[in-house]
Amino acid sequence: MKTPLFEVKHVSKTYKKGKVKANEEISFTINEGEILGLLGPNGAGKSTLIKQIVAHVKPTEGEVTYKGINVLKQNKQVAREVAYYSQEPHALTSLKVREAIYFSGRLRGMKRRAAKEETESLIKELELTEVANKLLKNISGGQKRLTGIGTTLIGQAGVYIFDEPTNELDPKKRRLVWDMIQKRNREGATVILVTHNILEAEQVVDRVAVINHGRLLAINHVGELKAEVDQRLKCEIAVKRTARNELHEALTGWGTVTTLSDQRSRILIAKDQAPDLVSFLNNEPDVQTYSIVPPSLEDVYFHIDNDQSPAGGPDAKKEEVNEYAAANG
Ligand SMILES: Nc1ncnc2c1ncn2[C@@H]1O[C@H](COP(=O)(O)OP(=O)(O)OP(=O)(O)O)[C@@H](O)[C@H]1O
Repeated sequence: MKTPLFEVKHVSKTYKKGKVKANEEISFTINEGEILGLLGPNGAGKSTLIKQIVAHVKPTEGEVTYKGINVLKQNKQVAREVAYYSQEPHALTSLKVREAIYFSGRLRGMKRRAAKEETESLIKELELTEVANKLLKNISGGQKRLTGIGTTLIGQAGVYIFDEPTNELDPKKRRLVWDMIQKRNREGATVILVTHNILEAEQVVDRVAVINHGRLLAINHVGELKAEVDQRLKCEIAVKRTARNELHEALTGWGTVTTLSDQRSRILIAKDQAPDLVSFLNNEPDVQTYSIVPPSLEDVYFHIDNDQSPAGGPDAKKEEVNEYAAANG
């Protein structure tokens, strides 16, 4: 059995004197050596949870422990052993790329020579050689992100927490960053990963925690979460824009429909429903194209979120949109 490294115990956080609930009654453990993905939409409460884990934010209720001790009581040890890549803009903008990575290593307790050697090897690995002597404020958004990855990776912390590490990166650089994260994990590091990029995360994470409206909706191994929807198939349907509403309604008879765009909807169906759905779609003149494939982690995510979201799923959202439109002309 794996050792819990962090224990999040009944954690809640409210902002603005209780008016904003960022998270509520969250409990789970993070095991040593795993890659745990935190998934959830914008404003779900992921960053707040991460900040509680690294002792930057004090929970309103509950506690987080690291190696059995409350993180707030050992924030210096947590800062030393847990490397945190935050979404917030870099504080080191008046430093050069090379200096930012080097000094991050020194702050993590590295000797000069070791910090220098690892800085050079990270600059090479992250393909930052050309901008290594430029100030952070004078490089591109993606290059800033890569520098941030370098400042996080230097010094070989035992735990890495990445909040959206691949934002703003091109596909090749995203792959590079995932590879670097997986390499550290193979060498024994524990990784916590906040991301919206579910398709990429699926290749990397061991377990996934799904968060929305500040609550933990599910936590499990990717394979087990997928098994929950494994007996289903995913059907993506493109329809003529004018016919979207009628078709959406007709499809709800088959299962939960997720609207992807004006013309595209997605539905999860039982495997044995497939032949009937195919003949229904073939006879619908407003259907432009459709595809039926096994579900991915992204579908699991939509499934969990639709089923358990306190906002009441797509119908409640539709009503809310209508109310808003009526109120605002
Ligand atoms: N310092 C703050 N003061 C007031 N409200 C806050 C503060 N930080 C976060 N919130 C609110 O708490 C909720 C959760 O925010 P949080 O940043 O944790 O979400 P998130 O899942 O990380 O979102 P995103 O994916 O957009 O980064 C949101 O409603 C947000 O507006």
